[in-house]
Amino acid sequence: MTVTTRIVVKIGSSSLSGPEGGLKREAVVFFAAELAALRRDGCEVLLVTSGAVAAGFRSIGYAQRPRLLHEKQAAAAVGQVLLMQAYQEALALHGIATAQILLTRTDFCSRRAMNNAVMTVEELLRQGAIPIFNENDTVSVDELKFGDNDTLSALVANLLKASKLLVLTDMDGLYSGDPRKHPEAVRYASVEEITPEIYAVAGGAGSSVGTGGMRSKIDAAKIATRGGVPVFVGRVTEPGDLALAAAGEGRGTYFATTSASLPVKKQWLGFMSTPLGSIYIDDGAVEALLHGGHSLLPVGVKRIEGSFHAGDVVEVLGPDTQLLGRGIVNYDDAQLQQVQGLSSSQIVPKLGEVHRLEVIHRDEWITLR
Ligand SMILES: Nc1ncnc2c1ncn2[C@@H]1O[C@H](COP(=O)(O)OP(=O)(O)O)[C@@H](O)[C@H]1O
Ligand SMILES: N[C@@H](CCC(=O)OP(=O)(O)O)C(=O)O
Repeated sequence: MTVTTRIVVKIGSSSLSGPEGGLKREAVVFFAAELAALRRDGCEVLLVTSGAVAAGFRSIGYAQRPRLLHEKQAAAAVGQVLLMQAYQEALALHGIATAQILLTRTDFCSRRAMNNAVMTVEELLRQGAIPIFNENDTVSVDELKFGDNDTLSALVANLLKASKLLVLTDMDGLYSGDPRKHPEAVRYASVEEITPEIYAVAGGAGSSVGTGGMRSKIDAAKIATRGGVPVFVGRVTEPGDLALAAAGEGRGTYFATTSASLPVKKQWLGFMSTPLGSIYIDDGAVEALLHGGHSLLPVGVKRIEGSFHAGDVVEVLGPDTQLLGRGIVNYDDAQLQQVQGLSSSQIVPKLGEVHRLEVIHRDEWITLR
């Protein structure tokens, strides 16, 4: 049995538009040809494309890329049509059908909705179409936005069990500093592990049309590599460059997968779910949870924020308010208020029979630090 290579390609606004806005149609034609070449090589191809706001803002009458949310949403509503029209025309030249999938962060909260989306995408791939994803900008509200599409591309790659994620941008990889500000910076050919030092070198967006910069690409690389998908971040400008990038010979930085890839349930918990509350814990609980492989017990809980029920996702923070991870909580917030700081033998006398003593069981926990 031959195993098909499934590749998710992400194209940033900076590769499709300039500071003056509008769509560089020749860029879309070029990328469509590159995607078609990958397909001819026998790969399944999925595309995550940005560029709706950049493509649309001038047509709707803004002189520059808007900053207010409703203006960006209006620009995206116009630009998304232009973007998809350009891809559809360019891919049709290669006999490839184009499918549009617009997602918001809230769509990822429901595992059922996601399973449905996955089945639809699998069917599109079986039928030979290229699914093209973007954030559904016109309905995303500020606090639930991906903003940039780097994270979205990592989630798509994990959900669809891609073989690789290729994140294309205007820079040929991650440098030891933003090359626009530090010309002496040197490029990393590969990154084995995404450490705080790697985050420290990654800066924000480089152009007026890009969002998130290298930092959000590192976030994406972390999500994808933990899910078992290796990542390339780099530049594709010449015919054949995309195939080279897929083959490990591209102009960019390669991020290796971590040794054990996370089960789907933990990927969902860590990167797709929306936490409804925050639990602050003491040093002893941090040690038990992060290093001892134990569950979180009420005795280690110092403070609770938010309104949640048993079964909801919450985030857990240490004494220095640093995010430690996320888990599925076994208590309602009001119950937890009553038992925080109590030892296990004090719980039943206080609350009566409880389903589970742990606040978060270690099987329903993911470390994000
Ligand atoms: N350490 C770094 N190495 C390379 N590029 C960096 C770094 N830090 C910040 N950047 C910036 O990230 C930009 C790419 O991200 P972004 O502007 O969001 O593009 P896109 O629209 O392709 O997602 C580059 O143009 C670059 O200026
Ligand atoms: N969904 C938005 C993405 C915004 C954006 O700039 O993203 P990116 O270029 O990937 O950093 C759009 O299509 O305009």
